[in-house]
Amino acid sequence: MQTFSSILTNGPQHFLQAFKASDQGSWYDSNLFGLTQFPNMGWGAVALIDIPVDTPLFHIPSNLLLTPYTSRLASLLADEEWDKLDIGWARLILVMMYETSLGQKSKWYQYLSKLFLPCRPTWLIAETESMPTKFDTPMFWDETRRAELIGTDLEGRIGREDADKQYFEILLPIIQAHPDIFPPNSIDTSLEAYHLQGSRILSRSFTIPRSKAGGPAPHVVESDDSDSDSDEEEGGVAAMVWMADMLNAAYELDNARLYDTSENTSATSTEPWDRPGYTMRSTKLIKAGEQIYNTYDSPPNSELLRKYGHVDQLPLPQTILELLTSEEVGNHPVGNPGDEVFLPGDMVLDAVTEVRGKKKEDLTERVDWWLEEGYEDTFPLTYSDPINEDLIPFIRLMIDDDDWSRAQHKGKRPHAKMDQVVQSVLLSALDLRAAKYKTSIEDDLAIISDSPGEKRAAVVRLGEKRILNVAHRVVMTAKLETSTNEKKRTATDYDESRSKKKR
Ligand SMILES: C[S@@+](CC[C@H](N)C(=O)[O-])C[C@H]1O[C@@H](n2cnc3c(N)ncnc32)[C@H](O)[C@@H]1O
Repeated sequence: MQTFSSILTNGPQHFLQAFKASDQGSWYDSNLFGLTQFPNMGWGAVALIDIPVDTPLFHIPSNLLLTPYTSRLASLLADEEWDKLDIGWARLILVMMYETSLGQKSKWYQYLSKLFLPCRPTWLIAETESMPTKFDTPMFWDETRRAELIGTDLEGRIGREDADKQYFEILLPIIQAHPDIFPPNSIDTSLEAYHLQGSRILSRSFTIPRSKAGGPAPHVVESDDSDSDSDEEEGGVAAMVWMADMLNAAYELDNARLYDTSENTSATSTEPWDRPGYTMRSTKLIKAGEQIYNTYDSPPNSELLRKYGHVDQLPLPQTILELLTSEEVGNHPVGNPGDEVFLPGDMVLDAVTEVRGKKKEDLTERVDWWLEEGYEDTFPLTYSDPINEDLIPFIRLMIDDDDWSRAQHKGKRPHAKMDQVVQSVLLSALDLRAAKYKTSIEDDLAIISDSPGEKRAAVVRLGEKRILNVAHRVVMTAKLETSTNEKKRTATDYDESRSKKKR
């Protein structure tokens, strides 16, 4: 175990000093926390003393945020070029390439590349970066490794080809048109650099309102409603936030959060953490020696792997373990309690075809109605909600002509009533989803416990399959209601038999 003094001497002092010395209003309390390496997590922040709840830890002024609007780049390009870049993260990626290529002339030099290490007799350049220069996310995996993701929600979502296309079709023509801004053939504007900056954004950026990122003020939409003056519409934009991106995260372990200080600032406060910008504050008592965690919004392991390159493997709570069989738990009672698996609407339609014999193309109108009403046609299943609340109404809409007619005429979606047909469709859809994997739960558990190398894909697969199995059991044991059609059929039968008798 590291001692606090070793954290202070071995930690990235150059990074903390550069942050403090940036002389633009950044601030941190060096008595409260230090940066240190955590096993399999890289750098992270650790409390040096007990930190009470709601304590300011560090502050980043607005002008130090690295966003498409705080860099000079926009003013150097033609308006049409800047407009063309308004897609995904293209602007921020190009800004990060540009600021990197500026070297020491950039305000973010120390943040983006090599850092100055104060060291007698002179300043030396430390060979440590504050930013990762290598990623091991699926975006960088070869075909063999990507094959491990077959069946998971990640399959087909890596987007390497689309990303390459964006580089060649949008960024590169602009880069090549400005040799004065972007030195030709520079590594800083290469395809590799594009992926590196994109991955840094994916794993480290914060989404903040455009106007807080130095962008235009919100677009004000005049409302017809005389009681309300106006409605404000403002999109979010990705921003790189110095120091805040040194914090790790794990499912529901967050004990600090980043707060916008641009508006709530007390006019009388002269405290450095109250100036306009963003301040990280503790949200719980953090004991000395504990890691300071931010939140990444508790995504499932598939998303963690895609964006950050890691998976959460935490002890599963008893409430979840009780849902699993001993075969599913194996000797691995850990995972991500926030795990999730998607059941695509298309697969539900295949199940409807299988159970009811309805042709998929005959259901197009119903699916269109569903989407136009604003419902999703992909259904996330979780431990706490193994049968997504929209799933049964969607199935009923597909299988029941009365429900479809009511939806068309009254604009109401069907109730979430599970009868035998819905149950069969659900079970069939879950089976179709589970059949996508190439490995069994047993295989995944064996890989996780035996293989010293790559396990993350197996952890993702295992988490998804566990939820599919839980959902299967919930559907199997659900209390079935008699469908309206069945009730009607019974009444009609009775009526018919009465009328027959009368005859
Ligand atoms: C916002 S950065 C945090 C700082 C980072 N550890 C570093 O060394 O620069 C996010 C990255 O930290 C790592 N990370 C964060 N939380 C983690 C966790 N619970 N387990 C493993 N790695 C984690 C992942 O590599 C992720 O891409």
